[in-house]
Order: sequence, then structure tokens, then C-alpha cells
Amino acid sequence: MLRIAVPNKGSLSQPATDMLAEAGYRQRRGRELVLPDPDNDVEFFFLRPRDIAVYVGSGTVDVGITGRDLLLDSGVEAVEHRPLGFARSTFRFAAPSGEVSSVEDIAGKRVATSYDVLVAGYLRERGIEAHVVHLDGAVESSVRLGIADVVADVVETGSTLRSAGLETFGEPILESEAVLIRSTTADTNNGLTVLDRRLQGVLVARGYVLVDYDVPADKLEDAVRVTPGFESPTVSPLHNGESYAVRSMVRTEATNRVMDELYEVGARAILVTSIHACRI
Ligand SMILES: Nc1ncnc2c1ncn2[C@@H]1O[C@H](COP(=O)(O)OP(=O)(O)OP(=O)(O)O)[C@@H](O)[C@H]1O
Ligand SMILES: O=P(O)(O)OC[C@H]1O[C@H](OP(=O)(O)OP(=O)(O)O)[C@H](O)[C@@H]1O
Ligand SMILES: [Mg+2]
Repeated sequence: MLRIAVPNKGSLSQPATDMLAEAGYRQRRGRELVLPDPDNDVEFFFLRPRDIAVYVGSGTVDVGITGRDLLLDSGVEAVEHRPLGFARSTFRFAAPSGEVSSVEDIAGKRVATSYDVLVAGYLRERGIEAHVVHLDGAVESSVRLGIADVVADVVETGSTLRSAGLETFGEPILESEAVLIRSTTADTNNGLTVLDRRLQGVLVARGYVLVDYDVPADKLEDAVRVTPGFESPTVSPLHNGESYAVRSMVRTEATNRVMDELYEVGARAILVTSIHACRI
């Protein structure tokens, strides 16, 4: 039975649970710590997001959902198996507007963060000596409150930084998102292949739509160039003998651009349908 660690709190918790439900797994009803799902031959363990890499790294849990930033900060040698497309953020340095412009300027300063291993490693690799101050959260307040000169934290919209009067500087330390991780010793036959294929199915169902349209025979090649699909579009002759019906997968965000282009090349009856579930 595959043992799966799922975040019980924070930004990762609800989207991870939603994704697993979409993939057909049993959902927890209350605050259960452990949830068996015998129909799918898996068992869920609801754990603190920060601890998930530790459990997976030790091999006591086979796989887990966590953030790439949390995995790297744990220092644990677990494997990032698949990015999951939610909880996207960057991890960046920031300081009061105009005060620090490059990473080298951090030398000798105090850097507040919840991700000390990640930050200390990043600075060490660049030969920059600074004092890392560990905080559990609300890191952006540390400069105003006088315990740090610089912060290193998760940035999504940047509004928390702005409201604290801070500005990012330097290159992003990391691009992060939720990831499925596995232990280096995980047995890939132990249900992981099925879990992974199901999660991939959710990602594709979320990221693509099905587009159907009719197109005259002499415009078919132009239309198919607009909708090349995953492998190749399905083309069926219409009964009138002059046109074709085409079906293809299109990236969700490109839907309207693709419909406009199809219309321009002469396609009509263009229909878009969302994908409920799939296996690629
Ligand atoms: N605003 C955000 N947008 C996207 N991802 C975020 C955001 N805040 C935190 N994360 C991600 O969530 C993970 C951290 O989860 P964790 O539960 O420790 O912190 P949290 O979501 O800030 O919750 P809390 O601080 O309320 O406990 C990291 O992978 C981080 O990149
Ligand atoms: O760029 P933004 O969209 O503003 O999002 C980033 C903020 O969100 C998270 O904070 P959270 O609310 O989880 O509080 P915390 O700092 O106490 O973890 C993160 O730690 C940043 O502070
Ligand atoms: Mg937080």
C-alpha cells in the first residue's frame, strides 16, 4: 500500500487535497491524521508541510506533496518526482527601497528568513558572509522591527513586501511550486506509477481543452497547423464530402487566440469543451 504525505495546513493544504480528490482518491471529512483509502490501495498521512520531506527522505512514507522551497530547505535527499502546478512563487531577497541593490551587498548584514538552510547555502556558494536570523513567519516585519537588514522570503504577488516598504533585489533565489516528492529508495511499482499517472491526468485536464471544428478540405492543412494537438489531431470526413471535422487538444490559456486564428483560416462551428479527466 502506497503511503502518501499530504500537507495538513498552510497554502499547500487545500490545493493538494483538491488535486487528490480530482484524481479519484478518498477525501478526509474532518481532521483525521491518517486516512486509509483501501479502494485505491493507498494511505494518507496529514503532516506539517515542512516535515513532509523529512518523512519521505527517511523512507517511512513513500511519497508526499510539498513545496520545492521546503524540500530544498530540509536538506533531505528526496527526489522531486513531478511539479504539480499550484502554489507557484519565487523565493527572493528584499530590503527597504533603494538600500541594497545586489546580492554581494548582503555581506556583513543580518538576513531574516524561515528558510535558513536554503539561504545559508545560497550565500555560501557565492562566498558571501552574512548573519542568518531564523523566524517562523511574518518575515517582512523583521526589518521595520530592527532585527534584520534584509529578508529572504516567498513572494507571490509582492503585496506583503510592498506593504512592509521592502523591494526585491538580485536574481530570484528559486522558482518554487508544489511538487510530488519520493524517497530515493521508493519502489516505483508500489502504486506510485498509478498515483503519478492520475496526477498527470489532472494537470492535463486542467491545462487543456478539447477544440472541435469543421473546415473545408482546402483549408484543412492551415487549420491543423493552428491546432497540432498532443500527437496529431483527429480528422474525420463530413457527410457532405467537402469538409472535415477536426478534434484537437489546445492549451487552456490559448483557447481564444486559437479560435480567432481558426476562424480566420475558414473553420466554422468551433466548439470548446473542458476535459473532466484523462490519461495521456
Ligand atoms: N502566498 C503564497 N503563494 C504561493 N505559495 C506560497 C505562498 N505562501 C507560501 N507558499 C508556499 O507554501 C509552502 C509553505 O507552506 P507553509 O504551510 O509552511 O507556509 P504557509 O503557506 O505560509 O502557511 P502558514 O505560514 O500560514 O503556516 C512553500 O512551498 C511556499 O512556497
Ligand atoms: O507576495 P504575496 O502575494 O504577498 O505572498 C507572499 C507572502 O505569503 C506568505 O505569507 P503568509 O501569509 O503565509 O504568512 P507567513 O509569512 O507568516 O508565513 C509568504 O511567507 C509571504 O509573506
Ligand atoms: Mg507562510
